[in-house]
Amino acid sequence: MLKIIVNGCNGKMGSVLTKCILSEDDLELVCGVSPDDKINVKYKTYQKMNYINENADVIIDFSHHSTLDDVLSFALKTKTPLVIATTGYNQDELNKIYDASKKIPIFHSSNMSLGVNVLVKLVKEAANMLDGFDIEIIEKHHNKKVDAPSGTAVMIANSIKEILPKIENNYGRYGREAKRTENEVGIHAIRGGTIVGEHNVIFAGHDEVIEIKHSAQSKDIFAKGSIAAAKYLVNQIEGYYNMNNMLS
Ligand SMILES: NC(=O)C1=CN([C@@H]2O[C@H](COP(=O)(O)OP(=O)(O)OC[C@H]3O[C@@H](n4cnc5c(N)ncnc54)[C@H](O)[C@@H]3O)[C@@H](O)[C@H]2O)C=CC1
Ligand SMILES: O=C(O)C1=N[C@H](C(=O)O)C[C@H](O)C1
Repeated sequence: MLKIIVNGCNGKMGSVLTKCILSEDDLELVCGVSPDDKINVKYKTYQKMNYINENADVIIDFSHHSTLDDVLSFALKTKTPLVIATTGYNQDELNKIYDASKKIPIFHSSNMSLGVNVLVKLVKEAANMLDGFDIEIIEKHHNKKVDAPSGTAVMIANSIKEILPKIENNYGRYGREAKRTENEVGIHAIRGGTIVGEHNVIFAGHDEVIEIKHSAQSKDIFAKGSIAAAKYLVNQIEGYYNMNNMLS
């Protein structure tokens, strides 16, 4: 039985994830954490991580970047492995995650779907082969998403930089009066309706265009991916893990 704490339990992803955990016989939902109250849930809830009395095998976090200190302090104090799916962290917060991973196992991915992680591999291969092509990333999400660009778009841009180190991110180009340079990747965020999540990477060359695209069709794929990450993580020693580690 894998005992799980969910941070962000009342959010859109938290609701899908807690339902998923409650429906599996080999998983136990120890408690959920969220600053807002929710009635009629079938599990114990707390408003802050540090109020939790129970022990768990792993924490899964789909919340907001501002809860990081609370989550890390609880995970470090109780030596509990932590799966971080939340996006929107600044560099200072990313450094804190990396530092904490020297003491406990941390799995961190801005996208828990299998498909996006295959897309990242394909994009790296295309960036390597398509010399001189202009690369642009377009991400589309629902109108409730609070961070932009998406964590996945940033992850894709970072993976392109591994292949093309001179590349710089250019967010939106609003107000710019200069033509595109060859060393930039444009990143564009669309928000509307109930779009679950789309990432489209465009390679535009002379007289030809290649597009590599992923469309999430439900939030279940992210919830199930985070549970797979949790199962993987509880068997690891302290360290920083991502989808590549799990899939290889
Ligand atoms: N890695 C992945 O595969 C995925 C990551 N995400 C990320 O997970 C996070 C949560 O997504 P959703 O459930 O759609 O968001 P949501 O807004 O519906 O839920 C956020 C949850 O965090 C809690 N929270 C705590 N402190 C907060 C604060 N200061 N401001 C706002 N909320 C606060 C809310 O109470 C709520 O329970 C986002 O960062 C999102 O980008 C979402 C889907 C997939
Ligand atoms: O907020 C969301 O919904 C999503 N967020 C993640 C991101 O920022 O990349 C992953 C997914 O696309 C859904």
